[in-house]
Amino acid sequence: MILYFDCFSGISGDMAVGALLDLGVPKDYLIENLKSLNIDEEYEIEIRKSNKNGIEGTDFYVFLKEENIHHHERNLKDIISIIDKSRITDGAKEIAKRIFNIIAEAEAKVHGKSIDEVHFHEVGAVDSIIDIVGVAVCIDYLKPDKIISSYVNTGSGFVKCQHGILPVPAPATMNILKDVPIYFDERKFELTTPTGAAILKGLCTEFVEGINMKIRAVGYGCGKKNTEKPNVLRIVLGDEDKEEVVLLETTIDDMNPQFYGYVMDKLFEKGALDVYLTPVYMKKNRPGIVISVLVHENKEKSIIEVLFKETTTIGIRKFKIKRYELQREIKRVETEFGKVDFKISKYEGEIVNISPEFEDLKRISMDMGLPLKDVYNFVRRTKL
Ligand SMILES: O=C([S-])c1cc(C(=O)S)c[n+]([C@@H]2O[C@H](COP(=O)(O)O)[C@@H](O)[C@H]2O)c1
Ligand code: NI
Repeated sequence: MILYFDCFSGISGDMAVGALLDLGVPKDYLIENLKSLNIDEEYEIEIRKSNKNGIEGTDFYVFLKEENIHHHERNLKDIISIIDKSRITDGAKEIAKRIFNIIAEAEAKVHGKSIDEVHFHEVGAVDSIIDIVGVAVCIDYLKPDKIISSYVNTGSGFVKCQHGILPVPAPATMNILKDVPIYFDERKFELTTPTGAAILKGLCTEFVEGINMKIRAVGYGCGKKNTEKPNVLRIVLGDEDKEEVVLLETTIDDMNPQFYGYVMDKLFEKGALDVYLTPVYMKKNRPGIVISVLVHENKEKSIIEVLFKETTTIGIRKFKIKRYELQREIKRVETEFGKVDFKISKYEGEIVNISPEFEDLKRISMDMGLPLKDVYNFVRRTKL
């Protein structure tokens, strides 16, 4: 199951929680979990259906009860302690802390402070706590296998906040979105906030130009402003269809053959999904090698850099291809020889292949001084 954040109008903490509720996370489940943070005297939540340019979505709003607000500013340690003491799941705790750490690191960098000194922008940080923990609870409820995002519309112009006027993207947002493809359109206001940016950075493994999935459900989270384009965050839940990858190829006839193994290791280090070498005959009947590299498009640049810097090639071909993949799961199992990882592959839910991890078999064979094929034949018969 894959979750896709479609950030054509950016993302804020409120929009993210709203969209996840709209997608189907039960409202009561979220509220129960948030109550366990034990700060409910400081805020009130309003969740309602709202309409933006004809699109019905969910509006999630956190009202601060000013009279009860915890007025000393909370730092990262205080927030981590609130999260740790709550009764949200361990999975949700890990996600929430990951997102808070991203904000704290970005803030520390912008303001030249240590990570423990940074403040959070909302009074008492209540809004950020509710939004971030809310997202973490919803994500842990949905348990997607993979989370990806579109390129991110940040908005532009300037934003007025507690300490004055800041450029958009705000400095913290800019910092958090380092290495993420961003853009802005004609809307001159803050579409992506630091919290929204940190949610994306903490959850998404890829930022893509388009999606390739079978859609199961769609949720819309409303932004606060009304604009000509719908000011909503769209989150799509679906199943990965054929995965789109890039095949990079280069043909070489003048490199020291000792280098190939080293280049291959470097390519894997930089994110190659697969690398293989094919012997060929080239012009003037010269024996040569085709290096083929399969990679996700977002990592293509680092692969090209390795090929150009580490080999003698002066050109690379690129093909966009689709690949079918089985769903895979790793299960660690106690065998007569100790713990071994098994890769279980499924086709449309049915197990079609089970294979013990080669590196585990090699370790056992070396530790016990047994032939590898005997360890393999024995371990393969383990009941999972
Ligand atoms: O110093 C203040 S008040 C401040 C700094 C920054 C930086 O980027 S640094 C950003 N902001 C703005 O505060 C609001 C709230 O953001 P959340 O992510 O907490 O919702 C937003 O407009 C930021 O750009 C304030
Ligand atoms: Ni700041």
